[in-house]
Amino acid sequence: MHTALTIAGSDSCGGAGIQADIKTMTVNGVYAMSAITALTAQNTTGVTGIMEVTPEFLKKQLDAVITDICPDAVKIGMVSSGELIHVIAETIRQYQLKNVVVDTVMVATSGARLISEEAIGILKQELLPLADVITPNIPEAEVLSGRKINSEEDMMSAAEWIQKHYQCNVLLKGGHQVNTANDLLADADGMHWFKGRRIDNPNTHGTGCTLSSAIAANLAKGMTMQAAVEGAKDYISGALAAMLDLGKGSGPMNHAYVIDEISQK
Ligand SMILES: Nc1ncnc2c1ncn2[C@@H]1O[C@H](COP(=O)(O)OP(=O)(O)OP(=O)(O)O)[C@@H](O)[C@H]1O
Ligand SMILES: Cc1ncc(CO)c(N)n1
Repeated sequence: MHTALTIAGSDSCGGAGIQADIKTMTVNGVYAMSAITALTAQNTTGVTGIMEVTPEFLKKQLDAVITDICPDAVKIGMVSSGELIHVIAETIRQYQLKNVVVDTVMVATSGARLISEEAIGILKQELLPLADVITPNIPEAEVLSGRKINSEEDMMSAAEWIQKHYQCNVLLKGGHQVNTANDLLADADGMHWFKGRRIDNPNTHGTGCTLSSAIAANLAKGMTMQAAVEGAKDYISGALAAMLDLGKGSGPMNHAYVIDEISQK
């Protein structure tokens, strides 16, 4: 069986973070493992607390997992401090981990800040160049590129700039557009659009975590980058279109929709 490791924060309400990652990887047919960077006290309306693990304890989790079951792919999500980012970068190099997907998590859907200002510099310097693909949303791509993004043309020039500057493939997500949900991949072959129908669903908690984990799962199974992104885009569209409505804020998605579809046939 193919395996994937998520290095991310725990979301107590189960819609984002480690919990979303494990659900996504499992439904996409790979064995999921985790190394937790922080606990968050969180629900669909917001984040009420963050408790980081120490760099030493993150390293212990990573060594324990990787020396036993070396993952076919790695997804990195919320990492709030520079020291934790440094441990992850060192570990990727030490074990020569492959199929590394970095979701450049900065702010939760509910508005809470999930990374310190100082850590963004270390993320850019140490982690992005080790990634096979990074998956910024539009506000994150603005921070990484220092450019404003107001159109699909702006998405193309920002993605190209980020790809060249950090030497990694970039999937610039279009979930923050108004009428569309088109994502753009900049890789060695050029630019590729993954067009998505915009689904009228306010419950988007964890969409970014889910998309990046589905890409990691697909890469773990040996798919090419473009096929992995295409499959992940189909997965997120299906999970959003299932219209789960839980909680008082921006609720989570339904990962069991594929299973529901099969059982209804
Ligand atoms: N309303 C929508 N309809 C269809 N697809 C959507 C919608 N909202 C987001 N997506 C898709 O979900 C994926 C995640 O994109 P998004 O830009 O929302 O990421 P994000 O902001 O990092 O997510 P998060 O809410 O977890 O922080 C992308 O493939 C995007 O196109
Ligand atoms: C733990 C965690 N990671 C990532 C996000 C971004 O959606 C979140 N809200 N919580």
